[in-house]
Amino acid sequence: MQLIDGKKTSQAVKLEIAEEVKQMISAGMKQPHLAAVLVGNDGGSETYVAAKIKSCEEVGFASSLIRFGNDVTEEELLSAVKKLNEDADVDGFIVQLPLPKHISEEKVTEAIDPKKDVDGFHPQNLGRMITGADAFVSATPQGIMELLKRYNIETKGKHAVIIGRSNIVGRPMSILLSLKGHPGDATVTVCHSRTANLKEICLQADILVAALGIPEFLKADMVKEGAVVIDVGTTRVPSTETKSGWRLKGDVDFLNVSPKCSFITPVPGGVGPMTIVSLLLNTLKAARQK
Ligand SMILES: Nc1nc(=O)c2c([nH]1)NC[C@@H]1CN(c3ccc(C(=O)N[C@@H](CCC(=O)O)C(=O)O)cc3)C=[N+]21
Repeated sequence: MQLIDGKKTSQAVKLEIAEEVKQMISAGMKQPHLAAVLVGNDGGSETYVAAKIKSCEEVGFASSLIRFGNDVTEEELLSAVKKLNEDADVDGFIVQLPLPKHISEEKVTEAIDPKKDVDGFHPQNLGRMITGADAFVSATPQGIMELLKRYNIETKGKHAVIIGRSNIVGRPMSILLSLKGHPGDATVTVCHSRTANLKEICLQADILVAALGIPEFLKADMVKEGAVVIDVGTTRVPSTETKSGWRLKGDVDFLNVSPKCSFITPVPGGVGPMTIVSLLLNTLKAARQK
């Protein structure tokens, strides 16, 4: 069993980005600038956005954080998006999800200028990605593809099974793995909460991506010997062993599944750090295209 070290890989990619930023600046370009919009004070969202800002500093990006209370109106949020669309200094921005119930995530996402949509959530970017055209690819699936590439994991002709069909992870992941090229050229099955015979399908997988958000859902008896397992879950569960009172749990029963795998990503330290790096890569791309 080989561990796919997302933390280490993300640090390597950050060094590469920092080098590119240096070159851009010596060529007379400005620092790439990523902005984040954060609504409310959900603990998880706070942590992720803080990590994104810190990563910007590490690679030499400018960053800004726009905060709103939970009581922000949809109108106010849409006008903040409009302002960021028009701000020539901002190369890319994200609106951290989830948003409070009274705000339509769909409306907000569609209001983002696709050229600044470094999350790759806008339907225009999703649509372009599906056809294999140049697009901003959602950060998590892009991060997973980068891990598969850097660990030389063969996907061509393999059966990839994705558990989860969200617009931001499961569905784009299924498309990327089925596209031509490396890593791609896989035969893909998408499973979800209405799938019959889930265990039997999972047992056929050479590559298994667990992206459903249920801690330790994927058990050892669902995994074929030698499979590659990618764990996208990051659920906070209460814990008496940490100072914070919680810890992160993936969607994979790591202890029992990992001995069967050829490769596996841990949580934390697997897919999560690569998500952030993809966001930086997308911002770099946005800055270049301007
Ligand atoms: N507009 C938007 N874009 C997102 O990209 C987005 C979002 N909304 N909402 C929430 C999810 C979740 N997400 C993560 C990012 C990094 C880690 C990450 O770095 N995790 C570390 C651990 C961090 C910790 O200790 O809390 C790890 O897995 O090693 C996890 C999860 C981005 N998301």
